[in-house]
Amino acid sequence: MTERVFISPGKYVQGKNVVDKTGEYVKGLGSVALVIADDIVWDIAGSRVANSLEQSGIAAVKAEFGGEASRSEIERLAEQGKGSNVDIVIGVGGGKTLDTAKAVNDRLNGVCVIVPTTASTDAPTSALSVIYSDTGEFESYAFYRKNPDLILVDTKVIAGAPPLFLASGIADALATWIEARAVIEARATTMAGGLPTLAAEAIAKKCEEVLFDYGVLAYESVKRKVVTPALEAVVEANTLLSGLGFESGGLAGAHAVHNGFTVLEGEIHHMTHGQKVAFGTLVQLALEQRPLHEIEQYIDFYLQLDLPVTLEDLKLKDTPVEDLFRVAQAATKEGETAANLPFKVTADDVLDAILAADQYSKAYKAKLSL
Ligand SMILES: NC(=O)c1ccc[n+]([C@@H]2O[C@H](COP(=O)([O-])OP(=O)(O)OC[C@H]3O[C@@H](n4cnc5c(N)ncnc54)[C@H](O)[C@@H]3O)[C@@H](O)[C@H]2O)c1
Ligand SMILES: [Zn+2]
Repeated sequence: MTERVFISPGKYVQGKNVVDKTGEYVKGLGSVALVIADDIVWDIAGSRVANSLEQSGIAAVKAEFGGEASRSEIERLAEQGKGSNVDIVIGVGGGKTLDTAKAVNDRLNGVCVIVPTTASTDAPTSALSVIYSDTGEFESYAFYRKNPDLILVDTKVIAGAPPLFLASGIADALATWIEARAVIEARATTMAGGLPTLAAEAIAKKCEEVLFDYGVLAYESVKRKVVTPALEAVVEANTLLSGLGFESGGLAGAHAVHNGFTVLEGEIHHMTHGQKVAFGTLVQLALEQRPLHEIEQYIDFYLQLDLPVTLEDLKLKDTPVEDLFRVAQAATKEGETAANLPFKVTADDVLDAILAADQYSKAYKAKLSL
């Protein structure tokens, strides 16, 4: 690939109580909307989205999300949408709901509206979904013709979500520059299908800067369920900067290791995307031979956000090394983004880096308790 490619959503709106303005923003884009949300999210924001649409004369068809961004769930919801003649698909919720909504809209060829109710991932802006099996194992990335048309981010709703979600989104966003930097160096192909642009590079760098400046303040804000300027900055970093930065800047080791972890059963299955990405980032830094002070900067930051930095934190303390090797094999299999690192890595290298990242963090924790 020799061309530079940058892609982005149509419009991004962020502020307090914007879910109640959904109708105003969607007006003129279509007449019947499929509103996809799970039970919990319906009560928090889905019903408000539907009410706002109806006030603007747009019919809202409720579609209950089953919990997994899997092919069967996407087909089921697409059938429901077809049956109701929808021309707008609105995903309200966390990353899996949003990924499902994007896939459903791709099949229906309508207007795609994304309403994240957590800042837990950088899924909202991208033109792709991460597809899993019905049992939650990573299957593939699905790419679409276009990014979502409209993204409505309600910071009041996000401030009310459990703090773990925000911390997870910070971890996902902190991987953005680490991975984009590797892709730029390798001149590899990004998720947007070309070489990284200077715009994506600048956005990914800015994302990291905002997180180190305001991440902890935003995390503390959410513990009190308040919207502060620090939280607004970090929600934008987690959602817009990270979304644009990872898609047009590219993924590399951190997300490959995340995907590797999904092959394991047990408690790790209940860890968030961001928690697995946090550890995956430490693994990439270890592979890249980053110096001690740099690695410690990330470990220290994750600790302030209560993110996992050791295998024990990831509930993998007693996992046999053969199982960790399966993780490393999955992270380096054909088509995985570990191939975007500027040097070749084997499953064996990744296994050693997983164990090294665990050990580096243990050593840092021990130093703190001296
Ligand atoms: N497509 C992309 O570009 C992209 C990027 C990053 C991550 N992802 C994907 O995103 C998924 C992870 O998303 P996630 O971490 O948001 O988790 P999730 O979507 O699995 O779960 C979110 C949970 O939070 C609950 N919830 C949502 N809003 C809430 C609120 N305000 N208060 C209380 N509870 C609330 C939901 O009911 C749900 O149980 C993974 O599948 C990952 O692969 C996709
Ligand atoms: Zn991610």
